[in-house]
Amino acid sequence: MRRKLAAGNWKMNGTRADLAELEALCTAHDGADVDLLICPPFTLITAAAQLCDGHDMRIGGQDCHMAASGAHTGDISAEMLKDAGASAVILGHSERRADHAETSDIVRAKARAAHDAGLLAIICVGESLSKREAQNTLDIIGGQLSSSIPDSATGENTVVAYEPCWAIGTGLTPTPDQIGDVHDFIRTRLEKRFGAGIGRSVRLLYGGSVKAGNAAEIFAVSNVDGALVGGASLKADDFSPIIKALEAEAHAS
Ligand SMILES: O=C[C@H](O)COP(=O)(O)O
Repeated sequence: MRRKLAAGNWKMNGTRADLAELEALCTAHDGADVDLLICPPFTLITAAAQLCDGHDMRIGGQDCHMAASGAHTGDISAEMLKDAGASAVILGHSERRADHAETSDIVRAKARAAHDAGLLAIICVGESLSKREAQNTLDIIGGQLSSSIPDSATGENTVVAYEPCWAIGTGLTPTPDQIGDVHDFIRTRLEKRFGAGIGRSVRLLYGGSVKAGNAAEIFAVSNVDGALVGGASLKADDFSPIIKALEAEAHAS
């Protein structure tokens, strides 16, 4: 049975004052029923990890370099994330792919670095609106899965997040059937490549305009093991009902 995961991606938001939101989440949720993760900006990782010490709330980064160290001004390695208190890292988010020209090959190298450092790699895949409208969604997702996930992937060190680009921050979401089709496809691809053991143990998250009002419906979809939440993870009052919906689904399934 895969343990469900509620992950928040704060993106380029948050200063030390916002750690009060994290503190509120730690107080409200004990992590008994679902895994909890917040990925704040790099600047808050150490303070966030210290704040969460003694709580079942993990802290993650939003990117890492593929090298362990070296002359890469402005970059952060997986080792550094780990040293700062992170235990996970989001990789290949569509905003990184678009803003920093990250290819799936680069994402795979970063995921390998994350595995080597002992971090959980949350590898993002997702189609653009034009690809969906052209009915190329599964081709795109299949290609991203093949190229972005390293051979070192296991259920313990890898999570795949399906995030349709057109649903991110837009208030638009795919229908439950559309989400189910993609998640079932990802599961089948993982089983084919890694075998049933690993293929069935990798958790699959949905991301894109998840909020309190749609979380329960999304969490009931086949092969959805949780969510990667952006905007609605910034405030405890918004993220908490989403976590509660996932806890309810964990009890029901
Ligand atoms: O990483 C999170 C996703 O990009 C979803 O963001 P959103 O919940 O603001 O749509």
